[in-house]
Amino acid sequence: MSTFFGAVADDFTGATDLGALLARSGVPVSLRVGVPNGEPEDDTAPLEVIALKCRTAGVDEAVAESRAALAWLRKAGAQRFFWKYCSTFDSTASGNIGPVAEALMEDLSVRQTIYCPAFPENGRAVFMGNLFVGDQPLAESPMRDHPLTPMRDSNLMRLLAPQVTLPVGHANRLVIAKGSVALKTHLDTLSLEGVAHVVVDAVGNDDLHTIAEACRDMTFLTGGSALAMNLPDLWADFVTARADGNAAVSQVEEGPAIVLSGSCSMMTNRQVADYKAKGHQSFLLDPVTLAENGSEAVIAWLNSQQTTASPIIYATAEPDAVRAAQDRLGAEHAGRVVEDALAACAVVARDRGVRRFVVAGGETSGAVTKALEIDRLRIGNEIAPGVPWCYATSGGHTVAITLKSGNFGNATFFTDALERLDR
Ligand SMILES: Nc1ncnc2c1ncn2[C@@H]1O[C@H](COP(=O)(O)OP(=O)(O)O)[C@@H](O)[C@H]1O
Ligand SMILES: O=C(O)[C@@H](O)C(=O)COP(=O)(O)O
Repeated sequence: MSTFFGAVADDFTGATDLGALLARSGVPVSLRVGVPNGEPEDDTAPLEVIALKCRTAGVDEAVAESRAALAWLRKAGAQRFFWKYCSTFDSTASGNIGPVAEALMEDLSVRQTIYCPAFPENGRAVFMGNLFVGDQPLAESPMRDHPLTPMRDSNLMRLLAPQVTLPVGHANRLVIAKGSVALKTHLDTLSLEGVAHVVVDAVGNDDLHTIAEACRDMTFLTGGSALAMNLPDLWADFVTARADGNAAVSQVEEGPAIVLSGSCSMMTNRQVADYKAKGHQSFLLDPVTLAENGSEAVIAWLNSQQTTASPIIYATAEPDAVRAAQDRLGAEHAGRVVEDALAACAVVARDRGVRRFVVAGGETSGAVTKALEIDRLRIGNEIAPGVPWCYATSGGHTVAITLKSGNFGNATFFTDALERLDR
C-alpha cells in the first residue's frame, strides 16, 4: 500500500491521538515507535505516523530525530507531511515546536506552514491567536503547573516567535469565518510578505474543516490531531484504500491489567483518585525515595500483588508535591526517576502475565513503550476522544495498551478503559 501522508509526532500519547483521529476516516493508519530501522517495506499504510519522544529533548536532538523520521516517510512515498504537537502547545522556551517545523520546512523546500493546536472535542480552542483550555486561557489553566513544560503565556504568536528565525503571522477567526477561499487568499498574501509561520484560529470543528479545505494542497502542516482529522476525506483522489469505513482495529485481548500513571495533570489526579476509590490496590511512587533507593520497593510490591486485581502504580501528584520533589532533585531528574520506575514496572508486569496496560502521561508513555520494546502500534477503538486502545507485540506476547494524554478522558477513564476493551 503506498503512503500518501506522513506525520511526525513529538510524543507517544500525541501519536496515538493522531492515529485515532486519522482512523476515523476509515483509511488505514500505521503507527511506528521511533524512526524505523532500515528502508520502508511493502507493509506501509496510506497514513503513516512516527512517534518520537522529543517534546522535551534538546533542540538539536529533536531536530535530528524529526529529520530522520521525515526522510523515512519520504522514502515510503509520502507527499503530504504533518508535525504533530500537543493541543496545549507544550514546549520549552527554546523549542521544540518551532525549530523542528523550520527544519522540516527546509528539507521539504516549503516557504510557509500553519500552526493550529485546536481540539474542540477536548476543549482546546484558538481564538485571536490565544489558546484556550476549556474556558481558561492556556496560561491560567492547570498547564501553568506542568512538571516539564509549564505554559505561562497563552498567545501562540508570542510563544512561537522566539522559537523560529522567520516571521510569524496570524489568520484570525474573522478570516476563517469567511471560508476556505478567504483563508487561502490570506495565507498567500502573508506568504508574499515573507511570513513563514502562520498561527490559525479555530474554535469549533467547522473551523477545522475550513482550514483543512484551504490547506489540503499544502505540503506541510503543523498542529494538533484534530487539524489532521478532516484531511483524509479531502484527499479521496489520492487515498483510496479504506477498511469499510473504520480503520480502527478491533481485537480481543484478555489477561490481567495494570494502570501506570506518571501524569500530574489535574484530570489524571482525578482519574487516579477515582480508580483508588473503587478499591484497586495502589502504590504511590515518591521521586525523592526513588532517587535515593531505586525501584526495588515498588517492584517487590508489584511482585506481591495479584495481577488479576488490576493494580495501579502512580507518581501522580498535586502541583505542590511536584514542586517539592523538583526543588530537591531538579525537574528533569525527578521526571526521569519516575519514568524509569514506571518503565521497569511495566516490564515486570508483562513478565508476570499482564497483557493490558493503561498508561497515563506522554513522557511516561514514551518510557513505558520503549521499555516494553514496542516498535509498532495498531490503532483500536477510541475510549475517549483522542485516546484509543492500541495493540502491539511485546516480549513475544500480544498486548493491549492505551496511552492517555495527561489532560484527556474523564474522571472514570481508567475503569472505562478496562471495561471498554473489546472482549
Ligand atoms: N510526583 C512527581 N514529582 C515530579 N515529577 C513527576 C512526579 N510524577 C510524575 N512526574 C514526572 O512528570 C512528567 C509528566 O509528564 P507526562 O508523562 O508527559 O504527563 P502529561 O501527559 O500530563 O504531560 C513525567 O516526566 C513524570 O515522570
Ligand atoms: O494534543 C494533545 O493534547 C495530545 O495528543 C498530546 O500531545 C498529549 O501530550 P501529553 O499531555 O503530554 O500526554
